[in-house]
Amino acid sequence: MERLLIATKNEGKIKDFRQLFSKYGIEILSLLDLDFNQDIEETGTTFEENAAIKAETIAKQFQIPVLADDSGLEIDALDGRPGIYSARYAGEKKDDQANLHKVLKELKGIPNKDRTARFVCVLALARPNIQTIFKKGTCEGIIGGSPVGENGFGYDPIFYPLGHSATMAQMTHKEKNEISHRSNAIKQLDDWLSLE
Ligand SMILES: O=c1[nH]c(=O)c2ncn([C@@H]3O[C@H](COP(=O)(O)OP(=O)(O)OP(=O)(O)O)[C@@H](O)[C@H]3O)c2[nH]1
Ligand SMILES: [Mg+2]
Repeated sequence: MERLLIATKNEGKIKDFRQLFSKYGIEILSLLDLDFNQDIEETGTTFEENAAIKAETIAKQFQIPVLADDSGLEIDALDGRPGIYSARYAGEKKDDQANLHKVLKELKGIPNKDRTARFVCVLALARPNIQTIFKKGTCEGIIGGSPVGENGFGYDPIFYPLGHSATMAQMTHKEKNEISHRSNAIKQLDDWLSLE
């Protein structure tokens, strides 16, 4: 396989996928490269359902294999929120800054030991006339008290991966991609990728 279409418009994810698939020699295309202006509504109640909706809608339309990523941040002290609502936690506008400040406000006064969280990434691989498969990757960490670092996207500036004293936004792209939820999910696609 030389090219793979990812059913996303999120530039942060696209950048992650480009780097993560380069070692397989696979070029990544996204919805930003296609003439696809429709908004796919994420009406599911789980990462799996939403990933399937995105992958299957696009695979059906273009009749090629499509990978979709539904991901988010689960914070234990917030009973798993923002979870599947991570992209739109502070409103439908999808504002990364507003989202992370909402989280920081909700965690105000909560001590470090109770600020445990994890990034979750569920990948759905949809192919025409073949049942969709799912792979899940996680990355455990702690939510900091204020944003630190300029790299990455989303909640990266407030997420300290377990055992690290830097946020994901302070890491280089390569460092993030060695430990991230997204890379852990892709590693499980290894079999399929090497067969193709
Ligand atoms: O700091 C982060 N580093 C990451 O590595 C990461 N991965 C996911 N997230 C958060 O979870 C939402 C996904 O929601 P999501 O899967 O619905 O994607 P999205 O709506 O942004 O794009 P699409 O793929 O649906 O088009 C994103 O917007 C982010 O807020 C991350 N935050
Ligand atoms: Mg989305």
